[in-house]
Amino acid sequence: MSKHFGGIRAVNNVSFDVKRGEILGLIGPNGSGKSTLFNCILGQLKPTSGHCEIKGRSTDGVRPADLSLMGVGRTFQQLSVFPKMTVLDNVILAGQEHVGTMFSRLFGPSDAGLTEKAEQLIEFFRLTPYRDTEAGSLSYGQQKLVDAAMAFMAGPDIVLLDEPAGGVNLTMLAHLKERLQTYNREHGTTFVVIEHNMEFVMSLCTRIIVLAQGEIIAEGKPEEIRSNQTVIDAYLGG
Ligand SMILES: Nc1ncnc2c1ncn2[C@@H]1O[C@H](COP(=O)(O)OP(=O)(O)OP(=O)(O)O)[C@@H](O)[C@H]1O
Repeated sequence: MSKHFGGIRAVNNVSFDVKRGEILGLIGPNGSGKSTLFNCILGQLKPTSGHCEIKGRSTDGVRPADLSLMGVGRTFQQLSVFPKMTVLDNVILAGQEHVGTMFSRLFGPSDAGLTEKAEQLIEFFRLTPYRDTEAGSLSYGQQKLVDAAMAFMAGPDIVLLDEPAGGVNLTMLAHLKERLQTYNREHGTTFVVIEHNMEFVMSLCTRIIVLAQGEIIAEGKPEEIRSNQTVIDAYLGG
């Protein structure tokens, strides 16, 4: 896949696959093309060439609601919680666009099981004490956990996480990492993670792809990436 903005080759002939159940990290210095690649994968930017397929279906031009129907969840770099709504209502709301048939609305349980599912996720992320608290009054790290719970409401096969560790304190980071790894283990959900925090990404991911100036410069296990001289040079140079 490539995405050029005029003369800027933000993403240039990048090609990779993600295996079911994998936790793949996408790292690279500022401006290396990570966000552009994510936006192309998620159908929000039209690639200059190439495309992304998830389970054999192209994500080109796909709407956010259709993405979740395709089994794709995402978290945002900027928090997407509604601060004045409770944690529970935020998580339920995130699930509402995924339960949509007229039949299920007419004849299913009144909330199509969303409350139960939301409560399970709130429990999973250890947020139960804050269930009825306005999301905006939680710490930033706790709001990141709410954001993650929201991304899991549709029971996705793959979740793209955009800087989940950004601005989160060390204790909360360890908790977030442990919860993501447990979710991955228990549900076999695939993760693709953009992240700046090296320690977090190295200990969370099973494989890492490194971008620099729009191109893949390295790919491998965390320990291989950590000692890769091209990667070290790209970061020092960046
Ligand atoms: N809409 C746009 N128009 C023009 N250039 C763009 C646009 N979006 C991104 N770019 C350029 O493409 C390159 C890659 O940017 P991108 O934001 O994808 O990098 P990144 O790796 O996500 O950076 P960061 O880590 O700082 O978020 C940069 O040179 C950037 O200036």
